[in-house]
Amino acid sequence: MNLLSIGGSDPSSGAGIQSDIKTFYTLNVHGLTIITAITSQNTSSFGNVEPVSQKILKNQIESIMTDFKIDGIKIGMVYNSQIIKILSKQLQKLKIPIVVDPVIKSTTGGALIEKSAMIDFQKYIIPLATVITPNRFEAEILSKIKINSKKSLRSAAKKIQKMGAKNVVITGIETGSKGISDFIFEKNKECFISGDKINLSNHGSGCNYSAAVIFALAKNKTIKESLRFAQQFTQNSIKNARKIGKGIAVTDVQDYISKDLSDAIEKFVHIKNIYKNIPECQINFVYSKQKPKSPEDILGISGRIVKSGKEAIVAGELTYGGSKHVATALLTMNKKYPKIRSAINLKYQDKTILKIKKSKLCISSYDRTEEPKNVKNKGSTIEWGIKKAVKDSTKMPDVIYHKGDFGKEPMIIVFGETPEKVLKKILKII
Ligand SMILES: Cc1ncc(CO)c(N)n1
Repeated sequence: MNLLSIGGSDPSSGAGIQSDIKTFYTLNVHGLTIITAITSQNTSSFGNVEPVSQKILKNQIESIMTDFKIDGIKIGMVYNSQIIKILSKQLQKLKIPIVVDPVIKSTTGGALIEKSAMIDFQKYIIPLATVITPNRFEAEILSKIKINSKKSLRSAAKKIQKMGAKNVVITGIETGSKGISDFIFEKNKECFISGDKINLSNHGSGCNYSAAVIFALAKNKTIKESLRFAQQFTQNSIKNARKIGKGIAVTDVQDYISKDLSDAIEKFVHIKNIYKNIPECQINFVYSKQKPKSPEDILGISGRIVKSGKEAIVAGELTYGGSKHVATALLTMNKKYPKIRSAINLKYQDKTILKIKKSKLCISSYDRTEEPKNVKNKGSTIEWGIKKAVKDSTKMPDVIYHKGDFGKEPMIIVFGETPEKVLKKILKII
């Protein structure tokens, strides 16, 4: 999938097109860029803007449009009327989702659009929007309505929609003690999506949000699903923000799947005497995207967790498709129980099984000596076994084991919704 970000260059890479490239990369899609302006800015202050010439802007559009199938476009910084008109002319005819992030000022106070271009922005850019994503400040400027009540919020959204945006989301609306929400205004529906308030002045969250929206839309998610996804993604990026310069923190777009899995692996290898639970074939700990179709959708450790003396160490790195066997077990389990997206294999020990049986966890098993003859490779053996153990259990199993067979190592697999939940189960049973 190719997503195009049209906007300004931010040399600090916290915002602008540099930030969008990071977001698209994290989300596993290819990011194309068309630069409309070069800014000088960092985490403390905003310097200057130099919009690109009409010629090179047109050339960039031409280069991109003649080569790639583009699945979605995000428009960020567009500095002046010239740029606005060229973009409008080239983008009008496209039939793909477009997210407009109407950036007006940087967090550090720099103007991202000329005052005189605001009218043309409304006239030419806003009508391109499948979704427009102003924050409260931007919504107030665009609508010329002071937002201080639900009524004014709705009026502002309505007015922006009248300018031609199909859907409007006004982000970061304080909703009293309830925290902070995004207000969505679709064709004839409206609603709030409530989020967590994270008190941190940061550089990048607005860009992360709109880039995540276009990603989800291009993946054919509904408006509401896309905005919910973008909110989650942005909250994570703020939580992971780092103070890399002298000024405000810069958001970090980590894929939550790799963050959550690596956090859990880190905790796992530090469990006391955990090396005693490492089987001959070593350990893999996996975490899947939603609705996995193959082991390629499941993150695992390329080289596994291995025993080194009395320690467990992580060999290799996290990669999608990094596990075959544990991933296959998870895939099979996930087909029946879609909420289950993480799993780990542990060494089979009678005492572990006893402990599981004493705990409140649900356990099931299969017998490899009953394996049908037509099941040949190890992958399909696992699939057969997990299917059988799942079928034989009235409840969703937390743990599935088998006692092996001649030349086949016995094994325990622990399942859970997230790596953190798998870890909690492990702590109960070892
Ligand atoms: C180039 C650029 N685009 C967008 C923003 C908004 O954060 C910024 N600061 N800089």
